[in-house]
Amino acid sequence: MKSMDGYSPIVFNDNDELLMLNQLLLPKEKLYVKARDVDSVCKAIKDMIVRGAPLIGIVAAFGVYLGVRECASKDELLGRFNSAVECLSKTRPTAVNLFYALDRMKAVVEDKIDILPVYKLIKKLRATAFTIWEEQKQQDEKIGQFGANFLKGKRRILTHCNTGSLATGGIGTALGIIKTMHRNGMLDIVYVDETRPYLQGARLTAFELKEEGIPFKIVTDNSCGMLARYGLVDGVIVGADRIARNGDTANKIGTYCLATMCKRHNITFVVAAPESTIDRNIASAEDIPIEERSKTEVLNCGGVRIAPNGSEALNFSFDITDSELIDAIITEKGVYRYPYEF
Ligand SMILES: CSC[C@H]1O[C@H](OP(=O)(O)O)[C@H](O)[C@@H]1O
Repeated sequence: MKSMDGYSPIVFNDNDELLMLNQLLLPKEKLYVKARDVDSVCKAIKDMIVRGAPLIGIVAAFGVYLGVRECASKDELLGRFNSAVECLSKTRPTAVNLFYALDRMKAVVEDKIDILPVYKLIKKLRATAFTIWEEQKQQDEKIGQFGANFLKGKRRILTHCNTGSLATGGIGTALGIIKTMHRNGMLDIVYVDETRPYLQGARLTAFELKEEGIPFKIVTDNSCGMLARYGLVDGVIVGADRIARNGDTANKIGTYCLATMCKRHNITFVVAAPESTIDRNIASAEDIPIEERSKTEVLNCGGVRIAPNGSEALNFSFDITDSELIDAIITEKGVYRYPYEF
């Protein structure tokens, strides 16, 4: 289905269809994948047709609704609800926003199952998915404002992966700060590292920056040292998939390298994320599950095989940045500074 709305990563229409912009195809093609059941949503998250911690949560919430929307009894609804949550919770382990959104949907059922008739409970679940999405849009705007104020004067920014509209359904988190800085005339250039193997940077962030008219240059993932040595970067902003109570942060693979480079060169390193990315149930990095994905993603590039037949690969999708390497964590509530105690 051709794109219908700029580059909104999802559309949920009046036919109860979830349309997901297929991020595997961007920027070459802007095509929407239609989902009318929870299994299709699970597959879309697992295959990374949609990705980005907050967006995964929003899509999962709509997936839960699609799983129960035709139920006729409370027993049937509870069975399908639990099955939908089980399937969705197994799609990707690191982004805590997925589990935050599922917990929001569980709370609706726990609170209302004995109060509302089935049809009203189903409508409430649908409304809750939209509410989670709307809240994220507002959180992104606040993160953008807090982040732009914090980074005032730092006009040359490096960012990693994609943390924009394609990752959150709003203006984005780290990329939302960059968009806000640009709109306020606070930015000269953005360096975008390609972010192998999925190429969220070279494909998705570059796509969004081009759409916004923000000047950028794509660099290889291993260029960050030279950018620092030559004094080309004033600050680095990244997103997060899960933040522990002490501020240890799981984010796209490569983030830890950037943070260590920033510490060595005294470059400001900032994490941007909504409060829903903070997992107050875990104390530190040791408790964060790190997703390993198929070796094929590493053995290929842009869908083309680059490694010899028979090659093996190790594909950590995320890494951990120690809290002492993070100068600030910016959420919709404001700016947290090290040492962190969430
Ligand atoms: C605001 S998105 C946060 C986070 O999600 C991305 O991971 P993926 O593309 O694998 O879903 C990346 O780690 C972003 O920083």
